[in-house]
Amino acid sequence: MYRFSICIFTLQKLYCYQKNLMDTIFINEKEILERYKSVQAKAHKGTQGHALIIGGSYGKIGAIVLASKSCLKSGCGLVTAFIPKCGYEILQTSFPEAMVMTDSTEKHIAAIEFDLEPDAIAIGMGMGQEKETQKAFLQFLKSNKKPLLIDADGINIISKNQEWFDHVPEKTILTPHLKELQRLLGGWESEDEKIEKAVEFSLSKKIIIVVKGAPTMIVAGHTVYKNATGNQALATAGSGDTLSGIITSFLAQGYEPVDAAILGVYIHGLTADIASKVMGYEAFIASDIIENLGKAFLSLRP
Ligand SMILES: NC(=O)C1=CN([C@@H]2O[C@H](COP(=O)(O)OP(=O)(O)OC[C@H]3O[C@@H](n4cnc5c(N)ncnc54)[C@H](OP(=O)(O)O)[C@@H]3O)[C@@H](O)[C@H]2O)[C@@H](O)CC1
Ligand SMILES: Nc1ncnc2c1ncn2[C@@H]1O[C@H](COP(=O)(O)OP(=O)(O)O)[C@@H](O)[C@H]1O
Ligand SMILES: [Mg+2]
Repeated sequence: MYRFSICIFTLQKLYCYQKNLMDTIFINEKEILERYKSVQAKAHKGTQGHALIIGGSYGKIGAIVLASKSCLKSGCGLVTAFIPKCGYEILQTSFPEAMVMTDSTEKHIAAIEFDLEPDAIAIGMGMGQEKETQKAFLQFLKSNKKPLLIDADGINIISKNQEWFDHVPEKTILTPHLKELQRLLGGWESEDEKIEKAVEFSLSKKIIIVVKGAPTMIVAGHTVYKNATGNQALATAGSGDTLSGIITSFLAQGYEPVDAAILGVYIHGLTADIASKVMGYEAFIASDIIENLGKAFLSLRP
Protein backbone atom coordinates (compact mmCIF):
# COMPACT_ATOMS: atom_id res chain seq x y z
CA MET A 1 0.00 0.00 0.00
CA TYR A 2 2.83 2.36 0.99
CA ARG A 3 4.70 1.55 -2.27
CA PHE A 4 1.53 2.06 -4.24
CA SER A 5 1.00 5.55 -2.69
CA ILE A 6 4.59 6.53 -3.45
CA CYS A 7 4.08 5.40 -7.02
CA ILE A 8 0.88 7.47 -7.42
CA PHE A 9 2.56 10.50 -5.84
CA THR A 10 5.55 10.21 -8.19
CA LEU A 11 3.27 9.84 -11.20
CA GLN A 12 1.29 12.92 -10.12
CA LYS A 13 4.52 14.88 -9.79
CA LEU A 14 5.75 13.72 -13.16
CA TYR A 15 2.43 14.72 -14.66
CA CYS A 16 2.67 18.24 -13.27
CA TYR A 17 6.30 18.70 -14.19
CA GLN A 18 5.85 17.63 -17.79
CA LYS A 19 5.95 20.98 -19.51
CA ASN A 20 4.13 19.74 -22.58
CA LEU A 21 1.05 19.14 -20.43
CA MET A 22 1.05 22.79 -19.47
CA ASP A 23 -1.14 24.59 -21.92
CA THR A 24 -0.04 28.19 -22.53
CA ILE A 25 -2.56 30.62 -24.00
CA PHE A 26 -1.53 34.12 -25.06
CA ILE A 27 -4.09 36.71 -24.08
CA ASN A 28 -4.69 39.12 -26.92
CA GLU A 29 -7.60 41.36 -27.86
CA LYS A 30 -9.41 38.47 -29.58
CA GLU A 31 -9.31 36.38 -26.38
CA ILE A 32 -10.60 39.38 -24.41
CA LEU A 33 -13.46 40.21 -26.79
CA GLU A 34 -14.63 36.59 -26.55
CA ARG A 35 -14.99 37.04 -22.78
CA TYR A 36 -15.95 40.70 -22.28
CA LYS A 37 -19.63 41.63 -21.94
CA SER A 38 -20.48 45.33 -21.94
CA VAL A 39 -23.10 46.78 -19.57
CA GLN A 40 -26.69 46.08 -20.68
CA ALA A 41 -28.93 49.06 -21.51
CA LYS A 42 -31.45 48.04 -18.81
CA ALA A 43 -28.84 47.34 -16.13
CA HIS A 44 -29.08 49.06 -12.74
CA LYS A 45 -26.69 49.10 -9.81
CA GLY A 46 -28.43 46.09 -8.31
CA THR A 47 -27.75 43.97 -11.40
CA GLN A 48 -24.11 45.03 -11.74
CA GLY A 49 -22.91 43.22 -8.61
CA HIS A 50 -21.91 44.22 -5.10
CA ALA A 51 -18.25 43.86 -4.09
CA LEU A 52 -16.91 43.84 -0.55
CA ILE A 53 -13.30 44.99 -0.15
CA ILE A 54 -11.74 44.04 3.19
CA GLY A 55 -8.39 45.33 4.43
CA GLY A 56 -6.40 48.41 5.37
CA SER A 57 -4.63 49.32 8.59
CA TYR A 58 -3.26 52.51 10.13
CA GLY A 59 -1.14 54.18 7.41
CA LYS A 60 -2.38 51.81 4.69
CA ILE A 61 -5.98 52.85 4.16
CA GLY A 62 -4.88 54.08 0.72
CA ALA A 63 -4.70 50.47 -0.45
CA ILE A 64 -8.46 50.14 0.17
CA VAL A 65 -9.24 53.53 -1.38
CA LEU A 66 -7.45 52.39 -4.56
CA ALA A 67 -9.01 48.91 -4.60
CA SER A 68 -12.56 50.22 -3.95
CA LYS A 69 -12.27 52.94 -6.56
CA SER A 70 -10.85 50.69 -9.28
CA CYS A 71 -13.57 48.16 -8.46
CA LEU A 72 -16.46 50.59 -8.94
CA LYS A 73 -14.75 52.14 -12.01
CA SER A 74 -14.70 48.69 -13.68
CA GLY A 75 -18.46 48.28 -13.90
CA CYS A 76 -19.46 46.91 -10.51
CA GLY A 77 -22.74 48.46 -9.22
CA LEU A 78 -22.00 48.74 -5.50
CA VAL A 79 -18.83 48.65 -3.43
CA THR A 80 -18.59 48.34 0.34
CA ALA A 81 -15.23 48.70 2.08
CA PHE A 82 -14.62 46.97 5.42
CA ILE A 83 -11.75 48.71 7.21
CA PRO A 84 -10.45 49.54 10.71
CA LYS A 85 -12.11 52.52 12.40
CA CYS A 86 -9.26 54.93 11.64
CA GLY A 87 -10.02 54.75 7.91
CA TYR A 88 -13.68 55.80 8.06
CA GLU A 89 -13.35 59.52 7.28
CA ILE A 90 -10.49 58.96 4.86
CA LEU A 91 -12.57 56.62 2.74
CA GLN A 92 -15.85 58.51 2.95
CA THR A 93 -14.10 61.75 1.99
CA SER A 94 -11.77 60.51 -0.72
CA PHE A 95 -14.32 58.20 -2.34
CA PRO A 96 -17.93 59.05 -1.47
CA GLU A 97 -19.33 56.54 -3.97
CA ALA A 98 -18.21 53.68 -1.71
CA MET A 99 -20.13 52.48 1.35
CA VAL A 100 -18.03 51.89 4.43
CA MET A 101 -18.25 49.45 7.34
CA THR A 102 -15.72 49.60 10.13
CA ASP A 103 -14.19 47.14 12.54
CA SER A 104 -14.59 48.11 16.20
CA THR A 105 -10.78 48.30 16.52
CA GLU A 106 -9.05 51.55 15.65
CA LYS A 107 -5.87 50.68 13.74
CA HIS A 108 -6.27 47.16 12.41
CA ILE A 109 -8.92 44.59 11.64
CA ALA A 110 -9.82 42.37 14.61
CA ALA A 111 -13.25 40.91 13.70
CA ILE A 112 -14.74 40.72 10.22
CA GLU A 113 -18.50 41.02 10.74
CA PHE A 114 -20.92 42.37 8.14
CA ASP A 115 -24.63 42.09 7.47
CA LEU A 116 -24.72 42.16 3.70
CA GLU A 117 -24.67 39.62 0.87
CA PRO A 118 -21.88 40.65 -1.47
CA ASP A 119 -21.44 38.94 -4.85
CA ALA A 120 -17.65 38.84 -4.45
CA ILE A 121 -15.06 39.67 -1.81
CA ALA A 122 -11.42 40.83 -1.92
CA ILE A 123 -9.32 40.64 1.21
CA GLY A 124 -5.78 41.50 2.28
CA MET A 125 -4.64 44.78 0.74
CA GLY A 126 -2.86 46.92 3.33
CA MET A 127 -4.33 44.68 6.04
CA GLY A 128 -1.17 43.99 8.07
CA GLN A 129 -0.49 40.80 9.99
CA GLU A 130 -1.43 41.60 13.61
CA LYS A 131 -2.32 38.47 15.66
CA GLU A 132 -5.93 39.62 15.95
CA THR A 133 -6.09 40.26 12.21
CA GLN A 134 -4.85 36.73 11.49
CA LYS A 135 -7.52 35.29 13.80
CA ALA A 136 -10.22 37.39 12.16
CA PHE A 137 -9.01 36.26 8.72
CA LEU A 138 -9.32 32.58 9.73
CA GLN A 139 -12.82 33.14 11.14
CA PHE A 140 -13.75 34.89 7.91
CA LEU A 141 -12.41 32.02 5.78
CA LYS A 142 -14.39 29.52 7.85
CA SER A 143 -17.67 31.32 7.27
CA ASN A 144 -17.25 32.68 3.73
CA LYS A 145 -18.84 30.98 0.73
CA LYS A 146 -18.66 33.89 -1.75
CA PRO A 147 -16.29 34.17 -4.74
CA LEU A 148 -13.04 35.39 -3.27
CA LEU A 149 -9.79 37.15 -4.15
CA ILE A 150 -6.88 37.11 -1.68
CA ASP A 151 -4.03 39.64 -2.03
CA ALA A 152 -1.06 41.04 -0.12
CA ASP A 153 -1.23 40.35 3.65
CA GLY A 154 -4.01 37.81 3.07
CA ILE A 155 -1.45 35.85 1.00
CA ASN A 156 1.30 36.46 3.56
CA ILE A 157 -0.88 35.13 6.38
CA ILE A 158 -2.17 32.05 4.55
CA SER A 159 1.36 31.23 3.34
CA LYS A 160 2.33 30.67 6.98
CA ASN A 161 -0.86 28.69 7.71
CA GLN A 162 -1.36 26.55 4.64
CA GLU A 163 -3.86 24.24 6.35
CA TRP A 164 -6.27 27.21 6.14
CA PHE A 165 -6.61 26.45 2.41
CA ASP A 166 -9.15 23.81 3.54
CA HIS A 167 -11.52 26.76 4.08
CA VAL A 168 -10.77 28.53 0.79
CA PRO A 169 -13.48 28.10 -1.87
CA GLU A 170 -12.54 26.46 -5.17
CA LYS A 171 -11.48 28.93 -7.89
CA THR A 172 -10.44 31.55 -5.34
CA ILE A 173 -8.01 33.99 -6.98
CA LEU A 174 -4.65 34.74 -5.33
CA THR A 175 -2.70 37.73 -6.69
CA PRO A 176 0.88 37.49 -5.38
CA HIS A 177 3.82 39.66 -6.49
CA LEU A 178 7.16 37.83 -6.66
CA LYS A 179 7.99 38.10 -2.96
CA GLU A 180 4.50 37.00 -1.95
CA LEU A 181 4.74 34.09 -4.41
CA GLN A 182 8.01 33.05 -2.77
CA ARG A 183 6.32 33.12 0.63
CA LEU A 184 3.52 30.93 -0.79
CA LEU A 185 5.52 28.40 -2.81
CA GLY A 186 9.03 28.56 -1.36
CA GLY A 187 11.83 29.34 -3.81
CA TRP A 188 12.53 28.24 -7.38
CA GLU A 189 15.64 28.01 -9.47
CA SER A 190 14.36 29.08 -12.86
CA GLU A 191 11.41 30.85 -14.44
CA ASP A 192 10.15 27.48 -15.71
CA GLU A 193 10.29 25.97 -12.24
CA LYS A 194 8.43 28.98 -10.84
CA ILE A 195 5.49 28.40 -13.19
CA GLU A 196 5.62 24.62 -12.72
CA LYS A 197 5.37 25.11 -8.96
CA ALA A 198 2.49 27.55 -9.42
CA VAL A 199 0.68 25.01 -11.65
CA GLU A 200 1.18 22.31 -9.06
CA PHE A 201 -0.08 24.56 -6.27
CA SER A 202 -3.07 25.73 -8.32
CA LEU A 203 -4.01 22.10 -9.00
CA SER A 204 -3.58 20.90 -5.44
CA LYS A 205 -5.53 23.77 -3.83
CA LYS A 206 -7.97 24.20 -6.75
CA ILE A 207 -7.25 27.92 -6.90
CA ILE A 208 -6.25 30.45 -9.56
CA ILE A 209 -2.89 32.18 -9.13
CA VAL A 210 -2.22 35.52 -10.79
CA VAL A 211 1.58 35.49 -10.92
CA LYS A 212 2.21 39.25 -11.15
CA GLY A 213 5.22 40.47 -13.06
CA ALA A 214 6.34 41.49 -16.53
CA PRO A 215 4.45 39.77 -18.02
CA THR A 216 1.77 38.60 -15.61
CA MET A 217 0.70 34.95 -15.94
CA ILE A 218 -2.65 33.60 -14.81
CA VAL A 219 -2.26 30.01 -13.65
CA ALA A 220 -5.50 28.03 -13.65
CA GLY A 221 -4.60 24.38 -13.18
CA HIS A 222 -2.75 23.12 -16.25
CA THR A 223 -3.60 26.24 -18.26
CA VAL A 224 -1.31 29.25 -18.08
CA TYR A 225 -2.57 32.48 -19.62
CA LYS A 226 0.17 34.92 -20.58
CA ASN A 227 -0.91 38.56 -20.58
CA ALA A 228 0.11 40.94 -23.37
CA THR A 229 -0.55 44.37 -21.84
CA GLY A 230 1.22 46.52 -19.25
CA ASN A 231 4.64 48.11 -18.93
CA GLN A 232 7.10 49.54 -16.41
CA ALA A 233 4.78 52.47 -15.63
CA LEU A 234 3.03 49.95 -13.34
CA ALA A 235 6.14 49.70 -11.14
CA THR A 236 4.54 52.06 -8.62
CA ALA A 237 2.94 51.79 -5.17
CA GLY A 238 -0.64 50.62 -5.16
CA SER A 239 -0.77 49.25 -8.70
CA GLY A 240 -1.42 45.75 -7.31
CA ASP A 241 -4.12 47.02 -4.92
CA THR A 242 -5.78 48.57 -7.97
CA LEU A 243 -5.56 45.27 -9.89
CA SER A 244 -7.32 43.48 -7.00
CA GLY A 245 -10.18 45.96 -7.23
CA ILE A 246 -10.56 45.50 -11.00
CA ILE A 247 -10.57 41.67 -10.85
CA THR A 248 -13.04 41.71 -7.92
CA SER A 249 -15.33 43.97 -9.94
CA PHE A 250 -15.52 41.35 -12.71
CA LEU A 251 -16.05 38.60 -10.11
CA ALA A 252 -18.96 40.54 -8.59
CA GLN A 253 -20.45 41.05 -12.06
CA GLY A 254 -20.71 37.29 -12.39
CA TYR A 255 -17.76 36.45 -14.61
CA GLU A 256 -16.17 33.02 -14.13
CA PRO A 257 -13.16 33.55 -11.81
CA VAL A 258 -10.63 32.66 -14.52
CA ASP A 259 -12.24 35.14 -16.93
CA ALA A 260 -12.37 37.81 -14.19
CA ALA A 261 -8.62 37.34 -13.67
CA ILE A 262 -7.82 37.39 -17.40
CA LEU A 263 -9.96 40.47 -18.09
CA GLY A 264 -8.71 42.28 -14.98
CA VAL A 265 -5.03 41.76 -15.73
CA TYR A 266 -5.53 42.79 -19.38
CA ILE A 267 -7.50 45.99 -18.63
CA HIS A 268 -5.10 46.94 -15.82
CA GLY A 269 -2.14 46.67 -18.21
CA LEU A 270 -4.01 48.49 -20.95
CA THR A 271 -4.41 51.60 -18.76
CA ALA A 272 -0.60 51.83 -18.51
CA ASP A 273 -0.12 51.25 -22.25
CA ILE A 274 -2.62 54.01 -23.05
CA ALA A 275 -1.40 56.52 -20.44
CA SER A 276 2.36 56.03 -20.87
CA LYS A 277 2.09 57.22 -24.48
CA VAL A 278 1.13 60.68 -23.23
CA MET A 279 2.66 60.88 -19.75
CA GLY A 280 5.68 58.56 -19.88
CA TYR A 281 6.57 56.06 -17.18
CA GLU A 282 7.87 58.14 -14.27
CA ALA A 283 4.83 60.31 -13.56
CA PHE A 284 2.36 57.44 -13.75
CA ILE A 285 0.89 56.48 -10.34
CA ALA A 286 -1.79 54.00 -9.28
CA SER A 287 -4.49 56.69 -9.48
CA ASP A 288 -3.63 57.00 -13.19
CA ILE A 289 -4.65 53.35 -13.62
CA ILE A 290 -8.07 54.31 -12.27
CA GLU A 291 -8.14 57.54 -14.35
CA ASN A 292 -7.49 55.59 -17.56
CA LEU A 293 -9.95 52.74 -17.01
CA GLY A 294 -12.56 54.53 -19.16
CA LYS A 295 -10.21 54.74 -22.16
CA ALA A 296 -9.16 51.12 -21.66
CA PHE A 297 -12.79 49.89 -21.73
CA LEU A 298 -13.60 52.16 -24.71
CA SER A 299 -10.71 50.67 -26.68
CA LEU A 300 -12.40 47.25 -26.42
CA ARG A 301 -15.39 48.47 -28.41
CA PRO A 302 -15.34 47.38 -32.05
N1 LIG B 1 -0.95 53.27 -0.29
C1 LIG B 1 -1.03 52.13 0.40
O1 LIG B 1 -1.77 52.00 1.37
C2 LIG B 1 -0.20 50.98 -0.02
C3 LIG B 1 -0.26 49.80 0.68
N2 LIG B 1 0.42 48.70 0.31
C4 LIG B 1 0.27 47.52 1.14
O2 LIG B 1 1.43 47.42 1.92
C5 LIG B 1 1.60 46.08 2.35
C6 LIG B 1 3.00 45.66 2.07
O3 LIG B 1 3.14 45.43 0.67
P1 LIG B 1 4.52 45.33 -0.07
O4 LIG B 1 4.23 44.63 -1.33
O5 LIG B 1 5.16 46.66 -0.20
O6 LIG B 1 5.42 44.50 0.94
P2 LIG B 1 6.17 43.12 0.80
O7 LIG B 1 5.23 42.02 0.50
O8 LIG B 1 7.06 42.91 1.94
O9 LIG B 1 7.04 43.34 -0.51
C7 LIG B 1 8.14 44.20 -0.43
C8 LIG B 1 9.31 43.55 -1.10
O10 LIG B 1 8.88 42.55 -2.02
C9 LIG B 1 9.57 42.68 -3.26
N3 LIG B 1 8.61 43.07 -4.25
C10 LIG B 1 7.51 43.79 -4.04
N4 LIG B 1 6.82 43.93 -5.16
C11 LIG B 1 7.50 43.28 -6.11
C12 LIG B 1 7.27 43.07 -7.47
N5 LIG B 1 6.17 43.57 -8.08
N6 LIG B 1 8.15 42.35 -8.15
C13 LIG B 1 9.23 41.86 -7.53
N7 LIG B 1 9.50 42.03 -6.21
C14 LIG B 1 8.64 42.73 -5.53
C15 LIG B 1 10.65 43.67 -3.00
O11 LIG B 1 11.76 42.95 -2.48
P3 LIG B 1 13.22 43.04 -3.09
O12 LIG B 1 13.06 42.70 -4.55
O13 LIG B 1 13.63 44.44 -2.86
O14 LIG B 1 13.97 42.02 -2.33
C16 LIG B 1 10.09 44.55 -1.91
O15 LIG B 1 11.06 45.14 -1.11
C17 LIG B 1 0.54 45.25 1.59
O16 LIG B 1 -0.53 45.02 2.46
C18 LIG B 1 0.13 46.17 0.48
O17 LIG B 1 -1.20 45.93 0.04
C19 LIG B 1 1.23 48.68 -0.88
O18 LIG B 1 0.42 48.14 -1.87
C20 LIG B 1 1.74 50.06 -1.25
C21 LIG B 1 0.66 51.11 -1.22
N1 LIG C 1 7.85 46.43 -15.05
C1 LIG C 1 6.56 46.05 -15.02
N2 LIG C 1 5.93 45.68 -16.17
C2 LIG C 1 4.65 45.30 -16.15
N3 LIG C 1 3.89 45.26 -15.03
C3 LIG C 1 4.45 45.60 -13.88
C4 LIG C 1 5.81 46.03 -13.79
N4 LIG C 1 6.09 46.34 -12.50
C5 LIG C 1 4.96 46.11 -11.80
N5 LIG C 1 3.98 45.68 -12.61
C6 LIG C 1 2.61 45.31 -12.21
O1 LIG C 1 2.20 46.16 -11.15
C7 LIG C 1 1.52 45.41 -10.14
C8 LIG C 1 2.31 45.48 -8.84
O2 LIG C 1 1.64 44.80 -7.82
P1 LIG C 1 2.10 44.88 -6.31
O3 LIG C 1 3.55 44.69 -6.23
O4 LIG C 1 1.21 44.00 -5.55
O5 LIG C 1 1.76 46.42 -5.98
P2 LIG C 1 1.20 47.09 -4.64
O6 LIG C 1 1.23 46.06 -3.55
O7 LIG C 1 2.11 48.23 -4.37
O8 LIG C 1 -0.18 47.54 -4.93
C9 LIG C 1 1.37 44.02 -10.69
O9 LIG C 1 0.15 43.90 -11.39
C10 LIG C 1 2.55 43.90 -11.66
O10 LIG C 1 2.36 42.96 -12.69
MG1 LIG D 1 0.51 44.17 -3.58
